[in-house]
Amino acid sequence: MLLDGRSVLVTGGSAGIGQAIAIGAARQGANVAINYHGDDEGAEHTLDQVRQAGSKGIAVKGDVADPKTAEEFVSTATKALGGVDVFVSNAGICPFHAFLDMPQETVERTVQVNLLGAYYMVQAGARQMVEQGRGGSIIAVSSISALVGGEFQTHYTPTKAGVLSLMQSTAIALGKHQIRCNALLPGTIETDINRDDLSDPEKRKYMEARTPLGRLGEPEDLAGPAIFLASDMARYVTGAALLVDGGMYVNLQ
Ligand SMILES: NC(=O)C1=CN([C@@H]2O[C@H](COP(=O)(O)OP(=O)(O)OC[C@H]3O[C@@H](n4cnc5c(N)ncnc54)[C@H](OP(=O)(O)O)[C@@H]3O)[C@@H](O)[C@H]2O)C=CC1
Ligand SMILES: C[C@H](O)[C@@H]1OC(=O)[C@H](O)[C@@H]1O
Repeated sequence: MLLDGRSVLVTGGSAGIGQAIAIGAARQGANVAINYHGDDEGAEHTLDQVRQAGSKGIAVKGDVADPKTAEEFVSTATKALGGVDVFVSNAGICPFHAFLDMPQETVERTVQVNLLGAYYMVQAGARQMVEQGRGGSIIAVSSISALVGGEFQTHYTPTKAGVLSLMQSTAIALGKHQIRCNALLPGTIETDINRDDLSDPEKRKYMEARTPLGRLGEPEDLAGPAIFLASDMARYVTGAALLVDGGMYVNLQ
């Protein structure tokens, strides 16, 4: 299997894309630690699936916006699983809101969770990998929104561009340690993050119509690309951005 015996850490592993990546990694032989914020039931479901795959699984609750969460997640996972081989920074929020009356606290929270949270988490995971001295793979979940805008996402799209940029700079900073850093850029994937937004039938139809493959994404669509970047199949891939969007980005007309 592609990730036999590897230790894979995933932030935001209680739902959606992070949950699918965590379960997909376990099905490729990895032991898995997830971070999550509030959804105990979702975290338990992830762990059930990880254990059903025959792998070890642990969950560590905490807010990624707090730098202490990153230290605690990495040290607890290291003790339980014997190290960190793959780190997936995925946790994120997207509270849709118009630009002109955007509340300051919504902007600040979105930046704290999506950008600073990713920074602290990636840094903690990288420090552990460097100490181990056996290289590793870091994957950050950015977005198609790193490349294009959104009327109700003026606070969100800059964080996703920032996450893409973080992977480019850490690829340089960590290459000498044989740590690869890459960004995944999902298109529109049906999860809790956009349930309200996509409940508008017109918006949903529009997003589907923009997608050459003819459907919105499912969280499981991200598992294969993440496993590829995590595995030795991608051993010479670093600083890359992998769009996983059914072709939405290139579809002008
Ligand atoms: N869905 C989409 O169309 C796209 C999503 N993305 C990105 O993918 C990532 C995952 O999103 P998605 O799976 O859709 O969303 P979900 O809402 O389904 O899942 C979000 C996950 O992040 C966790 N999380 C949220 N805030 C925090 C926090 N402060 N601390 C720790 N964990 C937190 C949630 O934990 P809990 O529920 O326990 O609070 C949950 O596990 C995000 O970074 C998002 O920006 C990118 C492009 C498209
Ligand atoms: C939450 C959005 O539906 C989703 O998130 C993103 O990053 C993209 O903008 C997607 O459409």
